[in-house]
Amino acid sequence: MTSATVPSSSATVRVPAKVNLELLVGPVREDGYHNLSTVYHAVSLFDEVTVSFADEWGLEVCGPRAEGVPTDGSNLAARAAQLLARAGGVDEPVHIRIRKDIPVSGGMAGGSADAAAALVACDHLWGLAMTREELEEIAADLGSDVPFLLAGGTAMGSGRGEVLAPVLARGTYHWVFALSDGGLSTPAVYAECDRLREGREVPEPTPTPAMMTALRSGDARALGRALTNDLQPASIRLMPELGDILDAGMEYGALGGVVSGSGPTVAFLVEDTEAALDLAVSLTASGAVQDVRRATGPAHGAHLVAGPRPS
Ligand SMILES: C[C@@](CO)(OP(=O)(O)O)[C@H](O)COP(=O)(O)OP(=O)(O)OC[C@H]1O[C@@H](n2ccc(N)nc2=O)[C@H](O)[C@@H]1O
Ligand SMILES: Nc1ncnc2c1ncn2[C@@H]1O[C@H](COP(=O)(O)OP(=O)(O)O)[C@@H](O)[C@H]1O
Repeated sequence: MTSATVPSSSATVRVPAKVNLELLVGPVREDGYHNLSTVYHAVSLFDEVTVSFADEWGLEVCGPRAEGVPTDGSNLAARAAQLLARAGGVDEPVHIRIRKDIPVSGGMAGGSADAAAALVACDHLWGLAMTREELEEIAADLGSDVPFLLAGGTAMGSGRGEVLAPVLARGTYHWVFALSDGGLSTPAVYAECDRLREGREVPEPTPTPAMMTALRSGDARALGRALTNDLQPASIRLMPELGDILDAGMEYGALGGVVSGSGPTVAFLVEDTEAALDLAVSLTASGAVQDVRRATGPAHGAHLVAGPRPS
C-alpha cells in the first residue's frame, strides 16, 4: 500500500517542559559552556506551536504564560524555523503561533521546547521529512536543551547537554512545581555557580549510582532522595526565598525537592495524584509560593497533534 501526505495549510505540535533529575556541572570550558552530566525528564506541562503558510514571516504568542515572551526574530521558535528553512532550502514563509503554558525563564526549558516544536511542525508543513539525526543537529545549534525536547521521556545528557543517551527508567512520577513571579537568567546562574566554586577543584561530572539505581527500580522514594542540582546553591544565592520554598515542600511531605535547572521553579516529587493535590494546597495556603502546577512524567517529546497526515 502506498502512503501519501494530505496537503494541509498548518501543522500543530505539542511539546513538554523538562526538569533535571540530576544536574552535575563540570568546570567552565574554553568556549564558556560547562560539561554536564544530567538526567532530563519531560513532564506534562505543554506548549503548543502551530505553523501556517503565510505571505510573510510572522509570530504571535498567546495562552496563560505569554507575558514576557519575545515576539520578534529572537524568539527561539522563529530562529528554529529560519534555521530549518536554510538547511532544507525552503523559501516558504510561515506564521508561527505559540500557545504558552510553560513558565518563562523558569528553568523548565520553555523556549527550547518551542524551538523543538517549531522544528517538528515546519518539517511536516514543508514536507522535508528530515531524519531524527538531522533535526537533532539543528536543535543543538539552537540551544543545549533543545535536542532533549525533541526526544522527551527520560534521558541522559552530556557534553553541554546536547549529547543524549538512553537511560533505563521505570515508572510514572508525580510532580508539584512551585513557580515564582520573576525568572532567573541561565547564564547568570552558571556564572554565580562558578563564583561560588572559585578556588575549588571541580571534577568532570559523571552520573551517580544512586540516581541510576533509583530510575532502574522505579522507586519514587529512592528517586526523591537522589534528586541533585549543582546549580541549586547559585539559584538560591540569587533568589534566597527558594531555600524557604524547598524547606516548606519537604515539611509538607514531599519525597524530594530540587530547583529545576537554573530555576527559579522548584520541583517536588510526591507519591501519587492525591499527595500532589495535598502538597499543592499546602504550598498555596502557606503563602510561600505564588503559583503551583501539578504534572506527571515522563511525557512524550515534541509531537504532531494536527496537520498533514499520511493517507
Ligand atoms: C540550565 C539548563 C539545565 O538543563 O536548563 P535551563 O535551566 O536553562 O532550562 C541548561 O543547561 C541550559 O540550557 P539552554 O537554556 O539550552 O542553554 P544555552 O542556550 O545552550 O546556553 C545559554 C548559556 O548558558 C550557559 N551554559 C549553558 C549550558 C551549559 N552546559 N553550560 C553553560 O555554561 C552559557 O553561559 C550559555 O551562554
Ligand atoms: N519561545 C520562547 N519562550 C520563552 N522564552 C523565550 C522564547 N524564545 C526566546 N525566549 C527567551 O529565552 C529566555 C529563557 O526562556 P526559557 O526557555 O523559558 O527559560 P529557561 O532557560 O529558564 O528554561 C527568556 O527570557 C526569553 O527572553
